[in-house]
Amino acid sequence: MRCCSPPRPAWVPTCSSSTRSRRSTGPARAAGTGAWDWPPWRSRSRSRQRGSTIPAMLLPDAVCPHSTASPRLGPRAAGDEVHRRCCRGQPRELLPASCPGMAVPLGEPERGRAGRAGQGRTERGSAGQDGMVQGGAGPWDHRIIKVGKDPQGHRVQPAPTTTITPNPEQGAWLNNKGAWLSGNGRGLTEGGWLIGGGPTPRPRRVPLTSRAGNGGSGPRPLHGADRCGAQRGGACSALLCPRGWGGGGLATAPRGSPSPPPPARRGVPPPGPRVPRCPLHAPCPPVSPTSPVSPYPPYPRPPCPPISPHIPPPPQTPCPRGAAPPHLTPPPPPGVLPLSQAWGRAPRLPPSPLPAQRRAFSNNKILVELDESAGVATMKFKSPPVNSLSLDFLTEFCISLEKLENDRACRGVILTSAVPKIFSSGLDITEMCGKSTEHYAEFWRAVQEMWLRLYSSNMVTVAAVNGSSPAGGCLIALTCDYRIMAENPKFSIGLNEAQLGIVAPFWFKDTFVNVVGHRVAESSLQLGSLHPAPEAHRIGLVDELVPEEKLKDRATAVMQQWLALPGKGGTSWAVTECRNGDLTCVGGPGIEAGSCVSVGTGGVGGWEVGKLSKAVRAALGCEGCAWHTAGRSAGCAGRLPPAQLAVPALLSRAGGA
Ligand SMILES: CC/C=C\C/C=C\CCCC/C=C/C(=O)SCCNC(=O)CCNC(=O)[C@H](O)C(C)(C)COP(=O)(O)OP(=O)(O)OC[C@H]1O[C@@H](n2cnc3c(N)ncnc32)[C@H](O)[C@@H]1OP(=O)(O)O
Repeated sequence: MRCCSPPRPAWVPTCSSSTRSRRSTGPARAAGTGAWDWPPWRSRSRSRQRGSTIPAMLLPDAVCPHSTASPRLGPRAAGDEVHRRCCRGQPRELLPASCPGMAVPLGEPERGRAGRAGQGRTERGSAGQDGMVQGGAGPWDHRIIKVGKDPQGHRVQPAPTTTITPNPEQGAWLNNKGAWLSGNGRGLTEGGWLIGGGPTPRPRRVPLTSRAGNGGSGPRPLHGADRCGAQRGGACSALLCPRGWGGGGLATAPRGSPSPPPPARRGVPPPGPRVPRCPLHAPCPPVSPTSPVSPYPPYPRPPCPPISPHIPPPPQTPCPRGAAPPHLTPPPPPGVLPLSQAWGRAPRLPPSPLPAQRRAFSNNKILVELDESAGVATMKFKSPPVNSLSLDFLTEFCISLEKLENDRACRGVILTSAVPKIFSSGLDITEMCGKSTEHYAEFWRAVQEMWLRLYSSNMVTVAAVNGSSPAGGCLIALTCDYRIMAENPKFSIGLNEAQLGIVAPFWFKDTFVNVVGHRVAESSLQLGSLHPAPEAHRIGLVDELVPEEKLKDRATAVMQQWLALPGKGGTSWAVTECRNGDLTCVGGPGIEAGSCVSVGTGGVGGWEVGKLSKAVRAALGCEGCAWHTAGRSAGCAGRLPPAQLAVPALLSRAGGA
């Protein structure tokens, strides 16, 4: 393999020989130039296409923006540094020889990866959307080229190659990351995800040290430095490093997972019983204030999130959130098992019988309050004087966002400011001068990551713009699903880079164009206009204006409206039947049986409705087929039963779109 992934957007597919998603309208290699645009761009219309396209960023090493072969990051050192990090998550066998990450000794167990998985971020691939299961070099060498969300709403990390070792005695299978897999008659599932099947030509031995990963199907994972990717040679990202999480104990094992327990091995204590790990029960890992090998400059890691005092602490007790109240489990269509029964899983997000729960966690620059009963978090920027987007801010932003993303109780986020009159002043200009090349690379990586994570978030995002919001601040608002601004004409918003004598990066521009349209964006960018609130509303830069004192309430109301929709933030689900290769929606709350809702391939785990709609419809030559399952919803219990799993048929007919 001669490719590597870009840094950190967890869902960006990694190494593969396949090509970019055909729906990706963004930067491909510029014709004739051989240069790659970066970061990947997914076009998004305002009709909730957000997150609907995952570009297959399958960059050959030669054109990886982080490889030394790439001119895009400038000096070799910076390219090396980022390339090394970005390749960290890759199986070594996929790393190009030129990747500096290869400098890490090969003999070392991949504890960092298992650690991440054990922290609630599994390395499972999912057979959704443009990701798919591919046979590898041998029938058991499967590449899972897809990342996204598992049905519990956890981000799924790229797992380009899974090598599976059969263990007939256990009736189970072990992959190269120590995850236990179970057969389902149609192939294997890894923690329930279909990953393929076939005989075994090249079984691999797996160090038991890595077994803790994969959703908790092994021994209880270690916390802290033992599990930090940094241990593997310094290639640790705060966003993936458990320590970077503070609340790294937020591991969540799939409830009722069919995976068998791994066998004991000499010298290795047998794993304990599978204990569902409630996020609220999981102890916080030790948090080191700094990491000597972290790629991030030393700064205080965010503290562990407070554990709600009303939840009894013993980790072995059944999680009060584990059982679904009946009213949230929609009745299945005739002859169809509820997903939770079919897969032995509890539906997601049963509300607690306890009174409305609010949780808050805070770091230096962002305050996050989560209203569990509403499933809505508010992220308040609190970095005076102007909420400038420094590296620290951006890092904390991404950490907070991902924490929420992985929190099953959270389905939407409202972004606003705790600093009077300022939403955000944009990128911190002091980060962009007088620093080292490495710092610039790190800073821009963080800027891009902030944008990518927000843009690709599976949560509904609403910007409550309660102050001025130039440049990067405007980008944050643009990246949300919906923008509400305080109607104070003294507050302005826009991409004013031209006024600073600099040029907004193309992905700022594209985000802007998506919202306001081409011509408005063109003139606004050329002039570097900062639009006062009324004007911003007029040109469509913000969706609505409200008096500042009503901003919060309005944002909450809008959020509720969005969350009531099926799909991404909604609570509906539908079940698919595969009839003659076509997909038929057999119903679900808010979705009429037989109706043509949309066509997609995210059925295993419920990515966004409508994903790949066009491509798949075209491939099927069928407008009448309808399909979808749930998003991050209360009713989203997991995967469709294999008998109804239409994804393989869909993928094959769609030509792997
Ligand atoms: C320089 C770039 C070089 C190379 C890169 C090339 C190309 C890449 C382009 C990347 C795209 C850029 C995106 C951006 O976001 S650039 C940042 C654009 N931001 C602005 O232009 C905002 C400027 N600030 C303001 O307009 C006002 O400060 C604001 C936000 C309306 C608030 O006004 P006010 O309340 O009156 O507060 P002050 O102006 O007095 O500012 C208080 C304090 O904050 C400092 N400050 C303001 N903005 C920033 C910032 N973006 N970064 C860092 N610091 C900022 C300001 O200097 C004051 O500091 P002081 O110490 O004087 O108190």
